[in-house]
Amino acid sequence: MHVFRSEQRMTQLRPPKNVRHWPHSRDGVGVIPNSTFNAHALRINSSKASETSIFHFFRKNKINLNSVTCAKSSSAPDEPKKSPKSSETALILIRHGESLWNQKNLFTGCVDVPLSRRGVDEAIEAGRRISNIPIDMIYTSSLIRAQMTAMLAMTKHRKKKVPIVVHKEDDRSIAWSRIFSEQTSSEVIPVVTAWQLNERMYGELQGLNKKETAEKYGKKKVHEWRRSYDIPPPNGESLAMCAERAVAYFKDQIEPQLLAGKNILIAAHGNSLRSIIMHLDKLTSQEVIDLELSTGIPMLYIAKGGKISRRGSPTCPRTVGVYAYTSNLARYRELLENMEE
Ligand SMILES: O=C(O)[C@@H](CO)OP(=O)(O)O
Repeated sequence: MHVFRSEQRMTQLRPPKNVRHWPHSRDGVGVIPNSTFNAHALRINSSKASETSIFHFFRKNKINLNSVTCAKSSSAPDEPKKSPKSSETALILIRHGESLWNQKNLFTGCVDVPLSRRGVDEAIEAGRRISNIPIDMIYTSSLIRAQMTAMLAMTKHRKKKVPIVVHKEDDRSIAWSRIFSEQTSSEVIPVVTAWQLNERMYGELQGLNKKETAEKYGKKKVHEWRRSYDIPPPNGESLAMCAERAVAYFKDQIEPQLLAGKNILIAAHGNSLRSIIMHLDKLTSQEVIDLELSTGIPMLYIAKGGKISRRGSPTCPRTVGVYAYTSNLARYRELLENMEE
């Protein structure tokens, strides 16, 4: 069974016929109007303010600061203004690159393990693949493997904006991370970290070897723990429980930004992303069992007219399927190319 292979191999092997392996080979397509990129680039135009920060950006764009890093997923954010210009926006999902425990084939869950060398390379390669897609905001989990992935991926982005982690643990952390240059503020991308996007909590399996666990409890039982929708591992979260916080956060915090015109990158985890994809692709609890995500492969969705549709996975910055069908996206790429000259 595919689920008992090491994850490193899983990314290389073809999935069995019944496995919904996403992303698949289809290239992404989508039309993103050029105006979206400019209108929603992080820019602060206040003529009065001589000091600016990414918090002004949040206020200006009606993003509730309490909601972006708070512990509760249920708090409703301020309603972001709908922009007539933002008829289409991009949503990129990336499962983190291989971690040191993926490499050792250990259940990881909420243990905060960094990327392996291979994971670092995967994150950089993911960044190369999405280097021509606009990104205005980044969401990651609170775990280092997702944050490393987002940051490493952004080193390849051709817009060359600097991703800046939003800190609002208390008033001082807000004040002390202020940026005092309008110009600099316009050249950063806010990175919002949220525990709700963390990997499912794997309970008493955390730190155990996946193969040995399957030998001990039986492949069927362990497959149920790993892939079923509502059977939790011992003292851990089922996918349904993980979805309760991850999808709620997505709906409350991310979707409104996306539909209001922000192009968004989410770097998260196998199961938090499976639950979000289940929501986006309207998969049933039976269908989600077969959904497997590879490490470090970006997946592109396009939000348009209140709907978010899957478009595929860019395989390189010039992926024909992503850019050729979309004159505006091609124009954006051209703009980046001119910028580099
Ligand atoms: O160990 C984990 O945290 C997850 C993802 O790596 O494993 P699984 O493939 O069982 O969801």
